[in-house]
Amino acid sequence: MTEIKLIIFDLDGTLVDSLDDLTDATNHMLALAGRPALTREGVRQLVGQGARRLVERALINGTEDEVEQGINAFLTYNGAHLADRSHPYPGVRETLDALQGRGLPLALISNKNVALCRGLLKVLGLDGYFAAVLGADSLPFRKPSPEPLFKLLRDFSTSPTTAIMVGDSVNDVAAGRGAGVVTVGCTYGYGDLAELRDADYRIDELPQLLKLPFFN
Ligand SMILES: O=C(O)COP(=O)(O)O
Ligand SMILES: [Mg+2]
Repeated sequence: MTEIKLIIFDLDGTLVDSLDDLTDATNHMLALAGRPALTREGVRQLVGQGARRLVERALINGTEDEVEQGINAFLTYNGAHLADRSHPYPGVRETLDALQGRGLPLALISNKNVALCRGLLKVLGLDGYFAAVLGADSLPFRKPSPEPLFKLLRDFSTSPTTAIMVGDSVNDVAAGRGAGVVTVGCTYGYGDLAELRDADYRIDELPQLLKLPFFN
């Protein structure tokens, strides 16, 4: 079994259950636009491709102006309420500690803006774990593009076969497969189970990562 040298995590739906705060930010934005609120489940289906895509999809048939104002409202609100109701999933800290204890570099690639990623990691006390953090606005490309992964593979001088991408959505699996890394799908996140069918492995809670063959 190959030795793993770099572990790349997604953020929302993988390390942090942020859906309640994303729902609040979405409904704040919708209220300002004079639109009806969405349920948590409704917002779940919009998460995964970054704030712009979420706002565009929430503002059905919205004009360009409405979408631009909506993105500002969403990002401002979310920035001020990053973790009012968000928390790491069970076993996240313990799993990150265990991986770090083995001397493995941990990195993060999210489709959330990088300032929001850093802010969320900091308020939850998870910022110390990651040697690199890439957000939606860090590069011209975002997941499902493999480019953010290629950048980290270059930065960490790691070959694809010795890296893993851990995420909850089809974008994570597609980006990971596109880069040729091992993919792990988190079934407890926001993606539908079918979205994770192409992942090499699926886990129902993060600590199961440590039980996968390449860590044993
Ligand atoms: O905020 C989003 O839409 C997605 O964020 P993620 O890539 O960390 O899951
Ligand atoms: Mg995610």
